[in-house]
Amino acid sequence: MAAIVQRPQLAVLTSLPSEPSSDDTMSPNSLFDESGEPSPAVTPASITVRDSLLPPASIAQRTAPPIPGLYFDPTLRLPPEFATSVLQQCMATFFTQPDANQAMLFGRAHADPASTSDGLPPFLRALLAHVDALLRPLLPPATHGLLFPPPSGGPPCARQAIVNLYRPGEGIAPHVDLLRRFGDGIVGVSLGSGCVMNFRREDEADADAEAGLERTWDVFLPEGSVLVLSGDARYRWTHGIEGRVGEWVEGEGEGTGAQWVQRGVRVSITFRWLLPGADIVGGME
Ligand SMILES: O=C(O)CCC(=O)C(=O)O
Ligand SMILES: [Fe+2]
Repeated sequence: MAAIVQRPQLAVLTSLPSEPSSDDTMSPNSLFDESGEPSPAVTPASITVRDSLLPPASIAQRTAPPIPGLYFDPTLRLPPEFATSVLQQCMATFFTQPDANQAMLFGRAHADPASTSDGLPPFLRALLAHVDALLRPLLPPATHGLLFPPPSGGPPCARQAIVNLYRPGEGIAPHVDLLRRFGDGIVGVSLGSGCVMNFRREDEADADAEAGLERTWDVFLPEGSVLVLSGDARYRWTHGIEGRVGEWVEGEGEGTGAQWVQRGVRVSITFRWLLPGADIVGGME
């Protein structure tokens, strides 16, 4: 991994304000470029400050937040050699140009399970198989079946794999994955570096306030971890990543203080179901 990515070694410089501004809470549709995909974007730099030297404004948690339909277990990780191999193949396949930061691939609907190819490269098929096995004991069977339906009962949809590359300081604006393009059941992995993902619930502010429910959670996704979004987590909460070079994260052991965790180059791979007709250009919004 160190052979592939350059991690910043020295001073930690980032831009102010380090807290999310109200501009972060934008309408999901405004986030998408012509391809209909949110692209990782750099937060514009203005004043720089040694963020790691400031007292933490917010400290991300390492455990799963109580968001219905979100599944995350910080101890569940891809084996490091396997994760490194997938990362290397992503870098060599999709990110050889210096400014490349996103690749989209499609797995055919109704692929013959005996076939050696469904449109996704073998290393992404291997990743899916690994994630399938890792998640089987963790997820409720209905949620596991949403992500990995049995070959005979597969939905009439194609799988999309989107591979995003984030350099330190880059993030992705808060969004809900396009409702008319993608179905329920989204699974993503973090490779090369961890980052904090911010979850926000956008609707029913009054009801939540009355019930004393939290509407914002900042969760550290470590390198090699797996995240599942389904149900409310997929449809009613936004997810996003602030453009930072590092962040404060709660300590790993009981009684340990918050730690500054610097970001390296992170590659995420997200698998989603394309809804029927969603692959037809112009037929979406
Ligand atoms: O980088 C990630 O983990 C999230 C990517 C994402 O939300 C998206 O591509 O829609
Ligand atoms: Fe997303």
